[in-house]
Amino acid sequence: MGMDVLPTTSEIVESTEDTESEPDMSLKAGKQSVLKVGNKYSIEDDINRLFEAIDIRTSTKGLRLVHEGGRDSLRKKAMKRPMRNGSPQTSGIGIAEPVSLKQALRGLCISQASEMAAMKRLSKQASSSRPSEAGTIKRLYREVVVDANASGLPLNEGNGNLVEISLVPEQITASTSEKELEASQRAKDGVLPVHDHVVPLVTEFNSEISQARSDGLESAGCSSAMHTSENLKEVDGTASVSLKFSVETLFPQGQKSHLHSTCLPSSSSAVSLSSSSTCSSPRFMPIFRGKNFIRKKVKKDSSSSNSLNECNEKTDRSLDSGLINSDSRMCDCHAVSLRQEIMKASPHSRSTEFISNIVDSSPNNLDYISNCNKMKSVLSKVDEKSRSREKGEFSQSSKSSIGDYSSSVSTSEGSNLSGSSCSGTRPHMSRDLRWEAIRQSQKQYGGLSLKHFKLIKKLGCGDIGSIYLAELTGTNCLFALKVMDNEFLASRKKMSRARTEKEIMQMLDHPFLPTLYAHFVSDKFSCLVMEYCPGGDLHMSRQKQPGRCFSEQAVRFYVAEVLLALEYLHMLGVIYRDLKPENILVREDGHIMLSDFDLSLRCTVNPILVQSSSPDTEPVKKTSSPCSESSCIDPFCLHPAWQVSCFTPRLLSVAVKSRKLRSDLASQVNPLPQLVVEPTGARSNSFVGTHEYLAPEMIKGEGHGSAVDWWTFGIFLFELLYGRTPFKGSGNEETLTNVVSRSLKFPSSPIVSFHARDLIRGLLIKEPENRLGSAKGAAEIRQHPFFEGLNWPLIRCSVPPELPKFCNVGIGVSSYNKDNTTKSKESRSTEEDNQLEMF
Ligand SMILES: Nc1ncnc2c1ncn2[C@@H]1O[C@H](COP(=O)(O)OP(=O)(O)OP(=O)(O)O)[C@@H](O)[C@H]1O
Repeated sequence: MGMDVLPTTSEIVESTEDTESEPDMSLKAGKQSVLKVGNKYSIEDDINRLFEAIDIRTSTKGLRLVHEGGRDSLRKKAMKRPMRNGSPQTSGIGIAEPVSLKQALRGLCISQASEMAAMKRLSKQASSSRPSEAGTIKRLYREVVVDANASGLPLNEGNGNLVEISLVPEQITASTSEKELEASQRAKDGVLPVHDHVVPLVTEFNSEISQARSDGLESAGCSSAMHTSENLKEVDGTASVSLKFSVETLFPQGQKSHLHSTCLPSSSSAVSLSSSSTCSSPRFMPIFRGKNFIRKKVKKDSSSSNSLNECNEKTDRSLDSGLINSDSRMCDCHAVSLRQEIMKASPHSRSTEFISNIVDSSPNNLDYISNCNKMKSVLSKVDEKSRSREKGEFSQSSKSSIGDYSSSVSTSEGSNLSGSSCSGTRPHMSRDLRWEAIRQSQKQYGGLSLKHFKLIKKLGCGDIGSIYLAELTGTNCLFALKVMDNEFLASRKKMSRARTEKEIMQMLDHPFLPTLYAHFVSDKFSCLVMEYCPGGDLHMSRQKQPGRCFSEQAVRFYVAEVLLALEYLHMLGVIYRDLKPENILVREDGHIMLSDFDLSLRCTVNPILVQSSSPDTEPVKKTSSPCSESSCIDPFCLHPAWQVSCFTPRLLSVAVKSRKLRSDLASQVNPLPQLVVEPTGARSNSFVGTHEYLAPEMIKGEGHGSAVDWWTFGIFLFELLYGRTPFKGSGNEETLTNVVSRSLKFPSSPIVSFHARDLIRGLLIKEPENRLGSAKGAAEIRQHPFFEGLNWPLIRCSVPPELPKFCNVGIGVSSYNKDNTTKSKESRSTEEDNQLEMF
């Protein structure tokens, strides 16, 4: 383990990230948004249609879903690396067990299905010229069958041979030729035998992308590719999800066919997934939905005259005194050029970087911790406030993020970021007026740049850039503009982090994740145009709660939304790695938005169908259960009957007993397979995150995977409930030691329910392989009794615990700013600098 300690910052290098290939940023394949008003879309219809297509060929034989781990035991290793029935190249999950695929998928949670449906919906062109994905699958499947029949192959031969149906949203920037090359290469390699009928689909799909490109509209959200990742592993430059169902089919031994249907570009043709029509939250939606953050003229913020450091100090003071309002966190720093400011921002931001290389890290954990501590000691000298962990603090905050970076950022990366592009409209945002504003401006100006935005207020400083509230000139639409200094990024080797963030944001289309409307780059700055969240963050919000903790009900709401966001990220092959209240922003409607992806890890994820647990195969979580503790006497202990559970039976109330009985029966009778889209095999040796939130395996340098997100989720839950994190020490060093070695203890106050504590226990299991969520991801966590009764699919329409107070968010327009934005500038760079100088 080599570590380079720099005087002020240090980072851990993850060399694999250096080699990320820069995607082609120029792909623009968006389509005009068309709302199908009155078109009541049914997810189930789509799914049914899809399976009808499959059933045509499988009715005679039935489908085989592959049961991971077999009947005998559910071994975790097997779950991480699915075994497949038949050829090792085929998709599947171990020992086959006859189950109806339709039946299996009915067992899927709606949110998962809705993601699939969303992708499918994207494939439906408003013009109806583009066939739906289900239709495409069906048609191709027919072609395959016809072809197979024509070749004289008996339909019921070839037991054990599989057809793969891959729903593969590929990296959005892959070009047609790249994909064709890839397809033919894979065919050549024999890794993925390409049936004659596959090529036309890919070609057809690519031609759709080309068409979309030639339309000159916004970039696509996803495209097609063949993807045959057997092993889940960290990859660079790609973010793909392949959804493979293995079905017994028609081809003789050794012959396989692969049907590939793909997520079409995230064109605006999609019917809005927005549930606003069905949403019953009149309290908020009518008020805020219509706003779309069209700028309101409000009085000038008189407090916006401090330098960045003053602002940070002010923030710290406010936080320390508990008198927090969002104004205090706004870094309104006049008379400092943004360029200088951004350069200054990072060393003085709350984020801490550690330069080290643990790719070849020594297994000696103590050495590692000791080295980390050395670095932290160096940093801690910079500011004695480092012991405090409040948001807005200096970089030594124990809660500041530890970032890794690419050590070999090429100078061409700047140019790779160049150009201006607009992300495609997203289904859940398709009614958003901001899309139209962006489109119009792009059309009008031939692209976007900093000069087309009026910077209104500084919202915050991150590790790699500064965030401004900005109005797109002439549109009255407000955005959060992340401005990153290219020179700074390059000199501090943070280019790959910026790129990671941008690439991840380009993929996102989820109500609890930010929308990236556009991005552009000049010689000096790289900018992301994002959705603006006026409600501050959950850390700030928690400080304002009585006792500085949220009520359990509020916590349930927030963590549930975060869980869905994490689930979605994992499905996309993104391990978030930096969960903390500071990164949870509150939207205008009170729902959350998970932000900040520069520390995230991109990896491949191979969705698998796992046979639902049965009494004899369910692995017992070692410490998540109170029943594994001899002292458990909790009356609400709801444990499966096949586990010997302490005193539970006698203490259970009738209602609890009957509920327990129902759940036992449900799990014992015909358990349905479960779709698991969790990057369980991803591995990284980076050391990134926030001290109090770091998972033990990351601190120990053992390599980590997606389970780190479930650890941080447990810490997050704990902090929202108790107002502090569980392993916090007097300094970062002690905190890290506590995380690794100290057992979890719950404070005596506030009183927190058993279920909440039980969930925390399950999540804060130090061994990642035993941690709740490690095997089956978010689905496992959602089933925890803490969330019982929660309406997951409609949570985005539920009433949030509280609304952001708009008076605090400082949506003000500086008259100085206003005056100056009308000035004509000498040159583009001068204009940029001058505008930024105002902050
Ligand atoms: N979309 C947004 N809407 C409103 N405020 C935002 C938005 N995005 C970021 N902010 C504010 O800007 C601050 C800086 O955000 P950013 O994500 O760049 O950095 P960060 O959270 O400090 O993380 P890091 O340093 O690891 O990049 C946030 O803490 C938040 O207060």
